[in-house]
Amino acid sequence: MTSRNQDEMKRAVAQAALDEIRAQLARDTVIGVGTGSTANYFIDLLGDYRHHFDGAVASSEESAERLRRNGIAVLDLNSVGPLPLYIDGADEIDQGFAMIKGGGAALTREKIVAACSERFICIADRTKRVPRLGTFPLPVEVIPMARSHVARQTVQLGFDPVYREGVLTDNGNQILDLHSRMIEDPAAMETRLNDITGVVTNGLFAHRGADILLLGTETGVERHLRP
Ligand SMILES: O=C[C@H](O)[C@H](O)[C@H](O)COP(=O)(O)O
Repeated sequence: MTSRNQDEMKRAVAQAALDEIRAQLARDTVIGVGTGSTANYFIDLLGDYRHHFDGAVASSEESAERLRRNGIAVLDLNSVGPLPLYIDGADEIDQGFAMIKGGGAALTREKIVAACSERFICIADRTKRVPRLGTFPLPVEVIPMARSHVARQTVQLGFDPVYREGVLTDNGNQILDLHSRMIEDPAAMETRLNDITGVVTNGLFAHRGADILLLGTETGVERHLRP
């Protein structure tokens, strides 16, 4: 549940993202678009500019569907080159622009699209900015048969894993949410978790963090560049 204030901040950052990229929307341009309630505001605003650019690569089936409803062509990542821009939300973002993502279970496709993008613009309300990652449970996408094995391994790392029951990712996999541990070194933990056999990927975006943060506050949108 988000408050009315939080929704207003999400809409404001979505508008700020559109203002940020509008000059780059041109024929032959394809952009990457993320997933979640903040990304949804962005997609709906982007619809008015659908004739200005070629289309988008979506990080989830849900976003693909919403893009299409807004008249925006959805393209296969394999049929386009590197993307100039990726616009997406986050569950937490720290001072170095490392993030936790995957609250909506879209982390793997998000990480793939982000990896193919020159610039990652993170759109978030101020509640997402944290001094240290880890209050939000860290999502890990796992191959279903490996779920218990991965859970045991994460306990060794000090986490308290919880199976997100009833959720299947767009890739047909399951999600473990890792509770109860703050992340001191996001890049090291991202690698450590990905090294566990059966992990598809985890929701730490540290190796490829955001480049620009548009942060919604009660008094307006702040624009920050990665330090
Ligand atoms: O899997 C979902 C994504 O990582 C979202 O970008 C993230 O959960 C933030 O979503 P929201 O904008 O709804 O807070």
